[in-house]
Amino acid sequence: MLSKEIQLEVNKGAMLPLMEEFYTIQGEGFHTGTAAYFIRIGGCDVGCHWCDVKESWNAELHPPTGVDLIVKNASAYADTVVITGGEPLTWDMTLLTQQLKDKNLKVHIETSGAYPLTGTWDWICLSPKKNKLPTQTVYDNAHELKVIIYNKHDFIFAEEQAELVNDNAILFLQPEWSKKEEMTPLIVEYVMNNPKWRVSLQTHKYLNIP
Ligand SMILES: C[S@@+](CC[C@H](N)C(=O)[O-])C[C@H]1O[C@@H](n2cnc3c(N)ncnc32)[C@H](O)[C@@H]1O
Ligand SMILES: Nc1nc2[nH]cc(C(=O)O)c2c(=O)[nH]1
Ligand code: SF4
Ligand SMILES: [Mg+2]
Repeated sequence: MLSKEIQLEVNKGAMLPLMEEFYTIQGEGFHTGTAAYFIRIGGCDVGCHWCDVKESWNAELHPPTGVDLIVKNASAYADTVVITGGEPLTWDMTLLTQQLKDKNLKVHIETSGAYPLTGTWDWICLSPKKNKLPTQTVYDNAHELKVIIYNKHDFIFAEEQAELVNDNAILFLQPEWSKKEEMTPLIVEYVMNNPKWRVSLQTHKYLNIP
């Protein structure tokens, strides 16, 4: 249990359960191949059975960390910071993103969109999940839609989500990692038949980097 004082700071978004931070190459989606400092915030109740960071789910396992300290670490690296998790929109992102913007950093988010949008973002990657659908604010503001393909039904889900996201969002299909041998050829064929979509791969996993 957190003390009352710390719980209040977390509620304000002045402290966040920090799981890890690492400087790497964005592996997925529109900005694939570009250097970025990743900040992984713990806490997620969406429950994707194939999630590749289940250790992030329980926020209590990750120490509440002051936003000023998180920002100080981040600004020493590249000009782009990616906030991921866990589900970052579990928390109020206003103070974290404000302070990163004050350092002239570009601030990106990886989100399921399951909670309303908070914070100021240069790039919003929405990866919707069937078990907890995105909120309208995230559909309206997403720059890219990245749908994970675990089985054939996910192509239908992807088209439903493309109808709901704003018209400017760039559309990606990404194979679920454990099903990639089966799903990647289907994605390739699907994108050739439906060229409004693009292929996204988890290239960092092929490169053996974080
Ligand atoms: C771990 S999630 C954290 C951010 C947020 N909770 C979300 O789901 O967007 C980061 C990205 O990894 C994707 N992802 C997670 N597990 C995956 C897997 N096994 N295969 C492919 N993509 C995966 C998610 O869909 C999301 O786009
Ligand atoms: N290199 C790298 N790129 C990523 N893009 C999204 C990631 C995430 O877990 O949110 C991720 C990640 O974990 N590593
Ligand atoms: S929403 Fe993201 S962090 Fe949460 S379980 Fe799904 S993939 Fe994992
Ligand atoms: Mg990842």
